[in-house]
Amino acid sequence: MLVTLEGLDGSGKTTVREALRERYPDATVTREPTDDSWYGEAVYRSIADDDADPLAELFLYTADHAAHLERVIRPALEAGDLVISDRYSDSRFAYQGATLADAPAYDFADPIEYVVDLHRPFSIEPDLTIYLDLDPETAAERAGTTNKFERTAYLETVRENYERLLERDPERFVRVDATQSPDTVLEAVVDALEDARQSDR
Ligand SMILES: Nc1ncnc2c1ncn2[C@@H]1O[C@H](COP(=O)(O)OP(=O)(O)O)[C@@H](O)[C@H]1O
Ligand SMILES: Cc1cn([C@H]2C[C@H](O)[C@@H](COP(=O)(O)OP(=O)(O)O)O2)c(=O)[nH]c1=O
Repeated sequence: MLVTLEGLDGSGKTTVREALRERYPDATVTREPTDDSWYGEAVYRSIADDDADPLAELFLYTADHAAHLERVIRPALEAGDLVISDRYSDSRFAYQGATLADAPAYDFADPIEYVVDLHRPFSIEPDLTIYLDLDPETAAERAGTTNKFERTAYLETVRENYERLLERDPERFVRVDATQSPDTVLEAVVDALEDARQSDR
C-alpha cells in the first residue's frame, strides 16, 4: 500500500514521517525530492537557484520522481511493503501548478492539468494521501523562511491548488488539521492509515 504525506513547507511532514518510521519499523519510508540520488541533487541545485526556469524545474522534479518509482517505490510495493512517501506527485501538481501559472514566458491554460497529464503514463497513484492542512502564514513561520512575505503569497496559491486536488479526489485524500499538537496530528494520521489498511485487506 502506498501512503503519501502532503502539505505546505512547515506543515509538519518531516515530524510525522519520522514518527511513522518508529511506529512502522517494517515500512519503506521515503521522500521526494529524494536525498540519496543525483536526480535529487539536481533538484536541490535548482531549488537553490533563484533564476531557475520553472518548466525545466518541473522536469527535474519529475525525473527524480521517475527514478524514485523505479528504484524505491515499485520494488517495495512488489515486495508487499507499506510504503510511506513524504511528498509525492501532488507536490508537483500543487507547487509547479503555482510556479507555471506565474511564469509569463509560458502559456498553460491549466498548469495543474498539464502536470497531472505528464504523470499519467508512468506514475502510481497513492492508495491514501494525508494532507497536513496549515495556513500559509503559520507554515512559512514554522519553516523559518527568510523572505516571509513573498513565501506566504506563493504558499497561498499552492494551498489553493491542494484544495483543488482534494476536491477532485475526495476518496484518496484525508485532511488533517496541522495546527493541532504534534501528538494529536500523529494520532489522526495513524487513524487514517489504519482505516486504509483495513479496507486494503
Ligand atoms: N503540530 C505541530 N505543532 C507545532 N509545531 C510543529 C508541529 N509539527 C511540526 N512542528 C515544528 O514546525 C517546524 C516544521 O516542521 P517539519 O516537520 O519540519 O515540517 P515540514 O517537513 O512539513 O517542512 C519544525 O520546527 C517542527 O518542530
Ligand atoms: C517534491 C516536490 C517538492 N517541491 C518543493 C517543496 C519545498 O518547497 C521544496 C523542498 O521540499 P522539502 O524538502 O520536502 O521541504 P519541506 O520539508 O520544507 O516541506 O521543494 C516542489 O515544488 N515540487 C515537488 O514536486
